[in-house]
Amino acid sequence: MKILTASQIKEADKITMNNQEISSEDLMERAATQVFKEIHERLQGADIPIKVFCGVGNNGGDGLVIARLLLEHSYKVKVFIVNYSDKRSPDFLSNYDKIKNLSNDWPVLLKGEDDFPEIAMGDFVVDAIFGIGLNRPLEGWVAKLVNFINKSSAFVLAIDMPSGLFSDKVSEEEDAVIKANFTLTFQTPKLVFFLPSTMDYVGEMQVLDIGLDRAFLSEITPSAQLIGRQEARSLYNPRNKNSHKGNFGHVLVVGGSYGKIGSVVLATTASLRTGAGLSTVFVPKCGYEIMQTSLPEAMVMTDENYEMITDIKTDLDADVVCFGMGVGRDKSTIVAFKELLKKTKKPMVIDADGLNIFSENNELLQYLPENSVLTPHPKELQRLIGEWTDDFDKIKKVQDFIRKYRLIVVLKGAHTFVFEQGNIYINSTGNPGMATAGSGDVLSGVISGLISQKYEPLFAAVLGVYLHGKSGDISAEKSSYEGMISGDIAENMGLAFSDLLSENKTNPGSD
Ligand SMILES: NC(=O)C1=CN([C@@H]2O[C@H](COP(=O)(O)OP(=O)(O)OC[C@H]3O[C@@H](n4cnc5c(N)ncnc54)[C@H](OP(=O)(O)O)[C@@H]3O)[C@@H](O)[C@H]2O)[C@@H](O)CC1
Ligand SMILES: Nc1ncnc2c1ncn2[C@@H]1O[C@H](COP(=O)(O)OP(=O)(O)O)[C@@H](O)[C@H]1O
Ligand SMILES: [K+]
Repeated sequence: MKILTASQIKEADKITMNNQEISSEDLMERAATQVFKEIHERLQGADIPIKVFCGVGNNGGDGLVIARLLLEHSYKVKVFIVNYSDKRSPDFLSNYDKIKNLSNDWPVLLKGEDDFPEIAMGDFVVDAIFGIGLNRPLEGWVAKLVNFINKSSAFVLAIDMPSGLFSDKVSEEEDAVIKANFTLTFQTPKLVFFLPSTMDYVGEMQVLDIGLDRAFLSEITPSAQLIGRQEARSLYNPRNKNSHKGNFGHVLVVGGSYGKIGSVVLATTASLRTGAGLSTVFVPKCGYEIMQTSLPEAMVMTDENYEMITDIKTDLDADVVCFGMGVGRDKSTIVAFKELLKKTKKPMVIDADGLNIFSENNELLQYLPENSVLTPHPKELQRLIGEWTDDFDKIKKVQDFIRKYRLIVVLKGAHTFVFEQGNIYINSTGNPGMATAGSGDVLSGVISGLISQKYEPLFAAVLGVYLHGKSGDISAEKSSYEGMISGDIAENMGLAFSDLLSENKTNPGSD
């Protein structure tokens, strides 16, 4: 699903009104009706006090329409107008008139702190103060109102965006952003819903299709894309019946050191569970028996050194080389890595200490084959590209870095971002149970397994991240966040594929 910027959304609005010959008030009615339906479906007429806080722009206009529809269905609604400005949008004004005609209980005008209403624990708050029109931080009593709502124990539903959250930059005043339990957003998710520093304001998120112009939406170049099941499935290559294991490639995993051979077991298991035809590992001598007993399906080659990798002597013509897990940063390992880089011509997958070696030896990056995939977590990324001021600055710095070295970067996190030149793919699967030792090793094995099966490295990264997260979700269902371990993610890869290929699911853009 495409993620659009505020100005792209505004353009889509205009084109839609033109092509469908509807007014902006009609579009507001349509958008807010969708919100009403969602609320009504969940509350089923319940006798809950609903407090709708409306700004005086179009986000506030949406709030007024939602309130009107709720009142028409006999909900207990109280409307508050957050009078942050004397300017009112035309659609706000016409809906203000409509709600005044409907009920004797007129909206309450809030002009300062003294006007704040009581918000009780069981209240249902609708935040329709600001949406994508926010262009400066909240100030004074309006900022205090947001803080006041946040401090209440009420359930908060944000309309389009939590008020105070910018669509294109990070808000500096943490207290002046609504912390929603749920956000119903129009037509497209916003990039800030997925950034580590802003995602917590959004709560659960659902995208409402408000029928913006199809042709415009399909042609426009997005700022990023959310990868849900439908997008992941479109990347899947079905297997030909008439195939043999040679068709699915050969993965070479190079890694491990004394006490850290487990990371290679995890990555290699994951590569085979993802469908690699053959997997060979290259480990220090101490890893020989561990590998042979824990993963008989893999072939094992060893270094001359017992504890660490010092010389990667192999002429194996693998389809992909995965390097780094548990490998350490000894001088002799760095030399061996440099030699491996020089002789490898096909894209590689680099993780963990492989990344740290690059951070300390920048000159080695020039030897990395084009289209290689790096899989840092934020700390590894920071060592690689330096500090950033905020998440938007980080995105810019990653894009500069991949342009320079022609790479793909998989930035791991609660929402993993895959960067290629000019594009960002944001994953929708995964859960906090995956914050467990070794789940990153599994991911590098998954991506390597897909590259060996001739997926383009970019698609291997995007699909691999999706399937890895899905397998994590399946593992959590079976064993809970606390009880799952990273080996489960490798073991359940088959179920993640089955889920991807099953017929009975339709939800696009998210899971
Ligand atoms: N396709 C869609 O998605 C549809 C979208 N619709 C809805 O429209 C919403 C966007 O509405 P909007 O453009 O009127 O902006 P909104 O967020 O209400 O802000 C209002 C004004 O506030 C001002 N202002 C800004 N910051 C401020 C501050 N800190 N403190 C004080 N004032 C501040 C600024 O005006 P300024 O003062 O700069 O002139 C701004 O223009 C969108 O989120 C969605 O809910 C649907 O109705 C139809 C389909
Ligand atoms: N809260 C979370 N939600 C979704 N995925 C997560 C979460 N926490 C961690 N993950 C995923 O788990 C993996 C952790 O990788 P990494 O930090 O390299 O761990 P390790 O070094 O232990 O292998 C990444 O793929 C990351 O996206
Ligand atoms: K809002």
